[in-house]
Amino acid sequence: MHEAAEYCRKMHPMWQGPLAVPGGDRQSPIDIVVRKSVFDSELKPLVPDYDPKTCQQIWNNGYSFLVEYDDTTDKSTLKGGPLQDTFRLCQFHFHWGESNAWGSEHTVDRRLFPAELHLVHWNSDKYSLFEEAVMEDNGLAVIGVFLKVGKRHEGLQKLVDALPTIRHKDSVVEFTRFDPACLLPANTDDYWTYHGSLTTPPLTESVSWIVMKQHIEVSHDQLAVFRSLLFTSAEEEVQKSMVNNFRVQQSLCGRTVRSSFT
Ligand SMILES: NS(=O)(=O)c1cccc(F)c1
Ligand SMILES: [Zn+2]
Repeated sequence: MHEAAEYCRKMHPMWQGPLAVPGGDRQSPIDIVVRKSVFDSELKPLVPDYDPKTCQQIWNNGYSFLVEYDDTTDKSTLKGGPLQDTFRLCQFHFHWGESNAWGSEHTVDRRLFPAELHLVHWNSDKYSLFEEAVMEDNGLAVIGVFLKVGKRHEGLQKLVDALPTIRHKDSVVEFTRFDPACLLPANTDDYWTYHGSLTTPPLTESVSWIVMKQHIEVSHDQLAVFRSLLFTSAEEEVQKSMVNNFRVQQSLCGRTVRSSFT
């Protein structure tokens, strides 16, 4: 495990929690060992179909910031890829480090990225609420996208501009007409996929992970605004910067990571 990640785990109370659900053998995140992934020609292209009008609010939940979507209808969905059913977008959020040297949850051949985007969807063919789906083994599908520091991401800026209004834990503001498709890389056909878990409590093993091979680029300054958020609420005396909000890599426990590309 990357020494920085180990350092963060030791130093950060939030992540000294359970390293895995007791008996959990499909925990996330993991290190994706490229040469051990297995090409599966049955894997289809992803079909994300998002309606920006379903975007509702952005809030600081004390772990990350979440952009939440109206998931009472199938207006914003994900199909295809490794999925047999239709999955409804409910929220997206990020994980990042205090420095650009680390911050992602998944790694590729041990390579850490400065941040990682998670687009969270639940199986609306089988369940009627996210809260139900989160407990079932094929309940959720999460797309992971790595962020690298480079050119400014124009689509991200609207979100970055909203962050100072939700600096503290539990603050929420209206946030509308944001198309999360703008955060996907140009190539969404190349991905790795495996069965895993949520990376924060309740850590339930209900996730089909779809990790994009191609990253997106954001500017140094855009990522710096992520780090201006706070874990703490306005009332707390000691304010803590929201950084290193990632879980360390978990053991694969014999799982196979499939790839949609050779
Ligand atoms: N970080 S994550 O595994 O995408 C996640 C954690 C908790 C809840 C959720 F909907 C998604
Ligand atoms: Zn996440």
